[in-house]
Amino acid sequence: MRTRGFEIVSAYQNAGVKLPARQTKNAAGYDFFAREDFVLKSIWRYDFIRLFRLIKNEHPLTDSDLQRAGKILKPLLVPTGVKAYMQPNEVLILANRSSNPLKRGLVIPNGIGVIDADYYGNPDNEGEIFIQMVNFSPRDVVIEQGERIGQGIFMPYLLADGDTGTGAKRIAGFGSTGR
Ligand SMILES: O=c1ccn([C@H]2C[C@H](O)[C@@H](COP(=O)(O)OP(=O)(O)OP(=O)(O)O)O2)c(=O)[nH]1
Ligand SMILES: [Mg+2]
Repeated sequence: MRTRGFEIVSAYQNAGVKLPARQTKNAAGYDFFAREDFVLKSIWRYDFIRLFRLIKNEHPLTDSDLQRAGKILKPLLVPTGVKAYMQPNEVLILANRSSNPLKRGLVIPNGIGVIDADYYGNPDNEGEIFIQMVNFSPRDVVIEQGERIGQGIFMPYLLADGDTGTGAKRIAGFGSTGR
């Protein structure tokens, strides 16, 4: 019986993507692997621009500085090549590996990722799971294909009294339901 699990997104069937896996007997988290090499730029690049301008006595910062900084400070979406199916009353919670901030300065800026059951198979990206990351270490971090980047935990969730649902269908992720 198909209850919950992971599948490779069709576009990456032959791309050597590994399905998330637990590492020890009682591990709660399925470790996710990066589907391709990925460079996570350090956020501190912004401070160097700022310092440079201050040294040149050119403050305050211009709009174009801020635009540049905005791009640098934006979290990156590390692609996993994997989608998760589950029961309608279940959710997959994404969490960082605790070694990531310690060893590589990598944090998940949304705290946890919420992967809804109805994200699976959505018409926009088939339900591919992405892990948002920010690199606050002083150096750029290279993630290689197949490296473990985060973990997912399946959980049941509860409904509030009187909640009969909206019936609305999920068509994508990352802000698809509006602001
Ligand atoms: O770290 C994450 C968080 C979310 N998602 C996907 C799965 C989830 O079902 C969907 C929507 O996530 P969420 O509801 O947390 O974000 P939102 O900003 O409210 O987007 P939406 O308007 O699409 O619900 O985006 C990921 O792939 N990775
Ligand atoms: Mg949402």
